Amino acid sequence: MQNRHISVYSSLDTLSQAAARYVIQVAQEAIVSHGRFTFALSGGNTPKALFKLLAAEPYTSQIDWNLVDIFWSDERCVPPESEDSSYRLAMDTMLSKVPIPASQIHRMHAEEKDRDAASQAYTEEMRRVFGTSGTPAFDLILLGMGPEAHTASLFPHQPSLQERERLVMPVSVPKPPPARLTLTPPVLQAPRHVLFLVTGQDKAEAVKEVIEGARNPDEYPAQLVQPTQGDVTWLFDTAAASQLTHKA
Ligand SMILES: O=C1O[C@H](COP(=O)(O)O)[C@@H](O)[C@H](O)[C@H]1O
Repeated sequence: MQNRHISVYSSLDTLSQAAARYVIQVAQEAIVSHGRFTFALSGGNTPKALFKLLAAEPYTSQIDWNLVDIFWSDERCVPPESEDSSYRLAMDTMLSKVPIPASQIHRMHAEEKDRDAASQAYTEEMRRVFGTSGTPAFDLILLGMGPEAHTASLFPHQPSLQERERLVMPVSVPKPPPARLTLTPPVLQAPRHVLFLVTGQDKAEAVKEVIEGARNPDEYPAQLVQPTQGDVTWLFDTAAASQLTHKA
């Protein structure tokens, strides 16, 4: 695949530094080209180190945070103060420490009882910010991947993998907490850039299948992320990349 880049790092620290440099490069290019940087964050633990770096020097002052809009690729259906909240993780490690206007932090209100309405509200919020009635094209979507190749909250064999109309939808997944909202395949196929951060031996087999195996997104949902106009950058640590035949 021509628009795919792979790099392998010896530690989470070096991987996160490379990720920080990449985010800054994409942010600066987006701001020069169209005056804003639209950035969808992942949940999970892997991006924590990246978030901390982006909130500190020498990285933080290289981004004009006044021109950044933050969204999420998925969210757990818990209150925003919960330890399981992806919003809270990003707030605690990065967003509360950088000069971004609060109105440009667009969290999923996944704690609402009516999850269809919360999904629709997030769709409308994305469309409002992007000024489109169609599918928003993020400058950058940050994603992780689980040991069974799920990404965002798109898990193997779930109906969400076939979704082509909705941009955000509620799902029930086999990983706690099970109730989530997630961006759907059309949004994950539309960005200018995708950055995957994947670490750990437990993901090595899934990495091998997603990168070098036959196309089977029903089994390996991360394979769905192939932007029609954009590129995908995968940053692995040595353990996650250990089963790859070609490491770049
Ligand atoms: O459930 C989730 O897991 C993935 C991977 O998380 P990690 O802790 O292994 O980095 C994450 O990307 C996704 O947003 C999250 O909801």
